[in-house]
Amino acid sequence: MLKSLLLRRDLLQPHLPQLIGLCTRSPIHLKSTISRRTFCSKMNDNIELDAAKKLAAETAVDQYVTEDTKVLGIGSGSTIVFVVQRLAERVWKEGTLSELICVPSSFQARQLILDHNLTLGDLDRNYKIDVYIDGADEVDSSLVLIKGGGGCLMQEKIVASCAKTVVIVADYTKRSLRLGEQWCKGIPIEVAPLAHVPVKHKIEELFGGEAQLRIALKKAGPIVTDNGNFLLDWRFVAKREYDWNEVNKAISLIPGVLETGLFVNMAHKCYFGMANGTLKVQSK
Ligand SMILES: O=C[C@H](O)[C@H](O)[C@H](O)COP(=O)(O)O
Repeated sequence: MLKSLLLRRDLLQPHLPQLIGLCTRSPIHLKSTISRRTFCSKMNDNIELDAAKKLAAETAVDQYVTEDTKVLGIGSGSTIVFVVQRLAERVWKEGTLSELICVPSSFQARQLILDHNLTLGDLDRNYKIDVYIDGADEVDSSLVLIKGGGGCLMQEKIVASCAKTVVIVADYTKRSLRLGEQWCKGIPIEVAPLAHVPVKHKIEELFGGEAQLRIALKKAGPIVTDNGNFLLDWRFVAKREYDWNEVNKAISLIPGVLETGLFVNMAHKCYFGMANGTLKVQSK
């Protein structure tokens, strides 16, 4: 049928505009146009986000890592990749920072340090850290952070606690006035596996909201942290006023809680790469 229609082009010719209109309006075509557009705008968002992360990361490295910096703590996540890349550039291309020792805060950070041929340190030998640089999932106006969206928080907090200066690098989507404005996946809490149910109920009774065990996507069962523990993501009550220092202390005291992803009074400075290519700096 199609063949015979195509052979009679003279008959089809006058109706071509309508036929083309029909085709472009068909749901399948519309669907693929929309998904192509969504794909493209997601790609653009990612490019913009990466540019923002890179700007924040490179500025922080250039301003905070000097020849006087002997020991640097390396955080985890996607923004920290740009930090390590810039460090490697400084060491291998520019021939500076030859004595720099990098202390990792996760398996990923350790791999990054090794992959870029930087000097790997550890807390046994390098427990006095000059500067710690890390990303965050959300940063409020008082520099209270939510961390652990990528499953790393306990080692991060330990390494950060050994540092004289803690610098956060993030893209513009992490910046908020109040916690919960941007990050809606909850506050990560690392728990001993056998305690995940009692801890969940205790947090909910004390502070409301809902604490959920984080389930892996490509493995059956829960996410297991670098330390062999489970994670609860506590979605707190967005409208409630919380004193994050008190909340952090109270949750940390629940038996079975190993660490919280609330970093209170730890960060000294935060660099945000903005969507328009500029930088915003927030200090304590
Ligand atoms: O668990 C992950 C860490 O706390 C990261 O530092 C945090 O999730 C921010 O990561 P990203 O730089 O990928 O946004």
